[in-house]
Amino acid sequence: MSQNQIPALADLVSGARIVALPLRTKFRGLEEREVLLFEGPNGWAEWSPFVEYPDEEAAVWLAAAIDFAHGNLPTLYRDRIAVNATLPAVAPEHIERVLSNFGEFATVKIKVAEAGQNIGDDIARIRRVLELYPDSKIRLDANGGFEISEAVDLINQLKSLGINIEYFEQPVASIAEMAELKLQVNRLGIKIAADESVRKVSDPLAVAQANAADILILKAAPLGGIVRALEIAAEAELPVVVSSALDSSVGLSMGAYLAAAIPNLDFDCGLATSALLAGDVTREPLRAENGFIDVRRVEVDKSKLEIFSAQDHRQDWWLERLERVYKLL
Ligand SMILES: O=C(O)CCC(=O)C1=CC=C[C@@H](O)[C@@H]1C(=O)O
Ligand SMILES: [Mg+2]
Repeated sequence: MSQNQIPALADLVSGARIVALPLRTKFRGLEEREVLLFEGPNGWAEWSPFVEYPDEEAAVWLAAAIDFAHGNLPTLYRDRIAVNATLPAVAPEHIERVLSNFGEFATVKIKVAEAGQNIGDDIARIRRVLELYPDSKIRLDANGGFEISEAVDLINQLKSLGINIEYFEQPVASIAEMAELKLQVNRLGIKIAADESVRKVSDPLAVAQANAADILILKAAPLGGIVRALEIAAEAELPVVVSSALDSSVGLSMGAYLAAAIPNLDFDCGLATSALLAGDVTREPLRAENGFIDVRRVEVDKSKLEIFSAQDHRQDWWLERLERVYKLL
């Protein structure tokens, strides 16, 4: 993005709308998702680095949002994106209710390795999903929460139950552990996908160069925007899955554009997460229908902004964060 495409800070601040969207089910320990929205010549964009993220990381998310609102848009190869349902680490009795919000789907991503739970809890969750949706493809996401031995244990237990998984996302934390685990489990037919090893490291290509992943998870905001994410996909020469950052429909629209701009998209994308929200910022949310979301911009609705408007002290917090982070661009 050229400097003249970056809006003035005063314009960003005066146009910023900050909302706290309630979640239907706790996800990542959150019950509410705070996001800041602003409008540019291309339409609405979302800046929503998680509140604990340091300013340097939040600046990458801001560059992505500004690019989506003000920058050049990529060539698109498709107008709808196949998406997976995303299941938080809930107890088996809640699964039916949570997944019912996703409509039809072919793939479920199941969160595992939640703090305070054990592999037995993960297995019970996975088995319940397959009991309810026997034909669905299953993928797992541990957010780096396992030791290598625990990930191998879970994989072996699933094997002995005859349960196949499409891939295992970020089972372990470091790139070295990912590489070691991948060596051990590829021969069992298990694929490893990298998420945090792409978006939370200084070099998003390091995991691919270390041959530590079969698939890359790409999230537009943490990678600095659609253009950068497309470069990473092209340079890594690995299949990619575009995923959300638990955004409002505005943030999801950036993910949908990124997914639409990837020449070869072989897996369902993690962009159905508006189903995890109990409220959104538009009258026409990007909700999955029959397993797909549309590729389109989202119009923000004034009355929704009012209903979900963040409390005054949270508005101040976000605007101060914006002023600090803008200076890092
Ligand atoms: O990939 C998906 O199915 C949905 C997105 C998703 O899982 C995530 C969104 C936001 C924060 C992350 O903890 C989480 C992830 O780890 O992929
Ligand atoms: Mg993940």
